Amino acid sequence: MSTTPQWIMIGGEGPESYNKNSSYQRRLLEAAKEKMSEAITAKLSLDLISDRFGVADFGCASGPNTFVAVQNIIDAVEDKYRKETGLNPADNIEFQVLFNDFTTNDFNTLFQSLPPGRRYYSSGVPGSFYNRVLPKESFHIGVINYALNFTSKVPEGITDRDSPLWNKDIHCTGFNQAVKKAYLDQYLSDIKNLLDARAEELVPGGLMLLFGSCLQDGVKMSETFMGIVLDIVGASLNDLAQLGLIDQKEVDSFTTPLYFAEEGELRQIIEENGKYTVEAFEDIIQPNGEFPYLDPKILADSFKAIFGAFLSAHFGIDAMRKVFELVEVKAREEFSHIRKANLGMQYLIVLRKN
Ligand SMILES: C[S@@+](CC[C@H](N)C(=O)[O-])C[C@H]1O[C@@H](n2cnc3c(N)ncnc32)[C@H](O)[C@@H]1O
Ligand SMILES: [Mg+2]
Repeated sequence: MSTTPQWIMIGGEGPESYNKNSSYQRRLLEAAKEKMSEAITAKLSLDLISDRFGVADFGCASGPNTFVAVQNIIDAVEDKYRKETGLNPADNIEFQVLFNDFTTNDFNTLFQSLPPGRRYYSSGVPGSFYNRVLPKESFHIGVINYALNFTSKVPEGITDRDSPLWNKDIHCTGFNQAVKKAYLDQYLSDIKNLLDARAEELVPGGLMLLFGSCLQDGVKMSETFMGIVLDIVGASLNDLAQLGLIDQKEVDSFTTPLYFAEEGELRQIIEENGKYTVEAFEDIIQPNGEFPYLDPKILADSFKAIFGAFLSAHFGIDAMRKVFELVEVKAREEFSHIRKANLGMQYLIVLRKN
């Protein structure tokens, strides 16, 4: 049985890298900064801010967004401390930042590009965030930005042509109920593991800040711009198979471990977990829209930064690059459709460990 390869971003700082093509994910952190600071001020107990304060980013990639995420948190914690004690945080608090991602993530680029002048010590924490990766009660605030859409594996049967669950598409489009249920079940079990593991690792009263996108209730993935682009990636793989450049059988059995939950599903998973109090569940609406620079080339480049390493692992780097050349052409052809598509919901969820 083949296992699902780890889905990492394109490393380095070159033109194809995640580092250079992840402003979409960063914009959510910026747009939600104020709401996040308010939540920290209101929901983090002052008693927890003393001596050593731990911040952990799960699914940090190779930067630079992770630096924005952790700095925003540290700024909010320092502000709260300064206002409520009248003391200078630099005299009393030391920050430790734990950067988590898969072992195959480009941690070298991350550590080489740490911001100069930062007021924190850094450590790398390798391993899947669906398992325990840290000792008990080892940090005070955890953050996850745009990393909750990757399930730990493709559900059983999905890649098997003879199974009733065979998915001819490369992702969960939302149109096949049985396929959707298989993905949802996998997602439920993964997110439960994640919440359970973080509940052990967080200090009591500590916060988890979740940022990302989900679907509005009842909207299907392929009705959103991300889903449409994924459908275009699938069509481009089929074009390459038709040209004989890759094997059609491999395309037919290829599916991504990707699931975008509906808002209601996400709320239910968290509430049923019971280990946290939901302190905020915000729909972050950006003044210039979710994607102000929506353009076929930017779409192709940012999807390549996310999907490129995963596609290369299956089809090789040359085929991967050809796929994204085709994606840009097709995205241009279908641009009016993409523009009018549903944008999904960008969220900030604040959980406090009970
Ligand atoms: C789209 S990137 C987001 C990166 C970063 N948080 C940001 O805001 O730009 C998703 C990251 O999650 C990581 N990831 C996905 N599944 C993971 C898992 N099970 N454990 C640890 N990291 C994971 C990937 O390797 C990737 O670096
Ligand atoms: Mg498939």
